Amino acid sequence: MGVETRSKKVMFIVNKFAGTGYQPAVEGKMIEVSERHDVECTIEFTRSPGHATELAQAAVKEHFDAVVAVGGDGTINEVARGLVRSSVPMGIIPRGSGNGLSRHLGIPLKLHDAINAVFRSSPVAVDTFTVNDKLSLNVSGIGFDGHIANLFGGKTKRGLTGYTKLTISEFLQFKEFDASVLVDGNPVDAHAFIIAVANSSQYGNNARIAPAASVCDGLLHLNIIRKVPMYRLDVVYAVFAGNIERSSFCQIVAGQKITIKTTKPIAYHVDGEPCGHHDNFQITINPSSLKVLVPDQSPRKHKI
Ligand SMILES: Nc1ncnc2c1ncn2[C@@H]1O[C@H](COP(=O)(O)OP(=O)(O)OP(=O)(O)O)[C@@H](O)[C@H]1O
Repeated sequence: MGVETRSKKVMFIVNKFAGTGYQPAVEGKMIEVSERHDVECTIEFTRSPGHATELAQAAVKEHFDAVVAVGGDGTINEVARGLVRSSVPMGIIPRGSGNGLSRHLGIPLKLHDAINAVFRSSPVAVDTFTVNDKLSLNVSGIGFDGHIANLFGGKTKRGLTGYTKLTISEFLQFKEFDASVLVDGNPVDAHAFIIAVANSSQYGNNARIAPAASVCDGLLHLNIIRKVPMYRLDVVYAVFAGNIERSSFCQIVAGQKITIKTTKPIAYHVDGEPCGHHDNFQITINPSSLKVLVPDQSPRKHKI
């Protein structure tokens, strides 16, 4: 199954600016592996933010059999915007700094393995969701994570070290905020530091904000997180250990339609991309709205 037997024409959409730097070897490997599988390969490089969506839309019109996003969660999001509700599946070659969705799906992080995996994969219909009409696939958030995304968006230094330094210096200053939350019509009062809306289980780098989340369950997992004192390293450990739901600092509620109103505009992000500030968030799941190529050998195949 997968591209190997059912697809003949594949477009690779490459964001050279994703992650910690572009490796020219990517191009040659994509051509080599495509040829080996007798697949016609088209490689497009994104020229600006948003361009990946245009390229993916063109690929749908031109009847490509699959479109492969080569980049981080931002690039994947842009490609998905062009493919959502179409029959064309999206493959992923993770080249970002966090690679949240790729890790959740069990897509190999090593370049060569990831390219090979595209050709040994099967399309799976996954859920997507919208935050005020912006498409999200992975995790979006309001509050401190949105604040960091807004700050980090303008920086050139990428990677975990960059995030960590900035996060620590801003952490002390950022204050909790009040929000009125409705989950499928049920009110939840929130005094929060972060309100994360998760489709997959993790932001990236195995930071699991909603360990039980599945991209195929037709549900969003809302995690309302209080400000954790700096000395509570056990809570940070719980995020990476995958058991944050046991912490008294967070409350996880699952639902399909979420409304969040805040008393003042709060920073937010969609799949890690900064979106400025807002005080009213309408969040809705779109079940099974995107086909994604999941490797047949994914270690997470039964947990996606
Ligand atoms: N040619 C380009 N010039 C500048 N920015 C671009 C270009 N092509 C794409 N982009 C932008 O690059 C941004 C970052 O991409 P992406 O999220 O894939 O990488 P990342 O942020 O390094 O990875 P991660 O999300 O895993 O941290 C996206 O917002 C995208 O719009």
